[in-house]
Amino acid sequence: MSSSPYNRVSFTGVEVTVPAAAPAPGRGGGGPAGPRTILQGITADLTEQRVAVIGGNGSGKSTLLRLVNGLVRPTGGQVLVNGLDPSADGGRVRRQVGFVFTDPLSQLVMPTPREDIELSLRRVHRRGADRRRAAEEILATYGLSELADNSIYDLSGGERQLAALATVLAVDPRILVLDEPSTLLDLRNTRLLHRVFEALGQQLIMATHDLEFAAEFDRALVIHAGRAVFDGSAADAVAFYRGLCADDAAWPRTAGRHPGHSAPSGNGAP
Ligand SMILES: Nc1ncnc2c1ncn2[C@@H]1O[C@H](COP(=O)(O)OP(=O)(O)OP(=O)(O)O)[C@@H](O)[C@H]1O
Repeated sequence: MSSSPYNRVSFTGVEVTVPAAAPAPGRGGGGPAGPRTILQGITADLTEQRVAVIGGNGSGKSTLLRLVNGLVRPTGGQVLVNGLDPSADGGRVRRQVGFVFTDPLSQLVMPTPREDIELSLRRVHRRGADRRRAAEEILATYGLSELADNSIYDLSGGERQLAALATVLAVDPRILVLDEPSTLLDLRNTRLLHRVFEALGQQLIMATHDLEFAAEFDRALVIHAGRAVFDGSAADAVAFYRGLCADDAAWPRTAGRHPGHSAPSGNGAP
C-alpha cells in the first residue's frame, strides 16, 4: 500500500446536516421537511496516495469530497487538510487541493481549453510566454492540442472532462480530489485517465462508480446512507460494496437515502 507521506486529510466525527428545504413554488402542501443529516460519524485519516470513495447514488460521496476544500462545511466534527481547517483557512487549503467536478461546465470558466489552462497557470508562471509554452505541453499530454481553441460548448462531454482535469493538473496541486472524473469518457480516454493517475505523485481522493478502477487504489471507503460502512483495502471495499448492492434490504425503496436507514456495519469502518 503506497502512502503519501506529505499529505494527510483527516475527518473526525464529521457530520453534515442541511437545513429544511423550502417547498418549490406552488407546492406548499405539507410544509417543508425538517433538517436532513446527509453525512454522519465519518472518521478517517487518509494518508495513502490513492483513496477511492464508492457508494450508491445519493449516499454522500460528493458531500464528503466537498468537505476537503471547504465547499461544504461540517456541522459537527472536524476536517483537517495537512493540519489546516478548510472552513477557517479556505484560501490556503485550496492552494493545496485541486478539485475536479463531475460536471466540467461548473469548472471551465474561459471560452476555450487553452485560455482556461493559461488562466490556471497564472498562479505558477508570471510571464505570458511561459504560460503559453506550459499550456501547449499540457494540451498535448491530454490529447487536446487540436481542440485547444474550440469553444468549450462545442467540445463533447468527454473532451470537456479532460479539459477540466488538465486545467486542475496544470498547477500541480499536492492533493487532487476528483468527483467521478471518468463518467463521460469513452474506453480510450478512460484508459488515458488511468495512465495519467498512475503516473501522478499527488495524493488522489476520488469518488467513482468505476469499481475496477477503484479496486486498484490503495484504500477505499464505502459510503452508504451517509455513513462510512467500510474502510479498508480497495479490493475488499469493492467486494463489500458488491455484496451491499445485492442486498435489497439495505436500500430504501425510493431515491434519496437518509442516514436513518439501517446500513450494514462494515469491517474496519469507525
Ligand atoms: N445542500 C444540500 N441540501 C439538501 N440536500 C443535499 C444537499 N447536498 C446534498 N444533498 C443530498 O444529500 C445526499 C447525498 O448527496 P451527494 O451528492 O453527496 O451524493 P453522491 O453519493 O455523490 O451521489 P451520486 O453518486 O448520485 O453523485 C443526496 O440525497 C442529496 O440530494
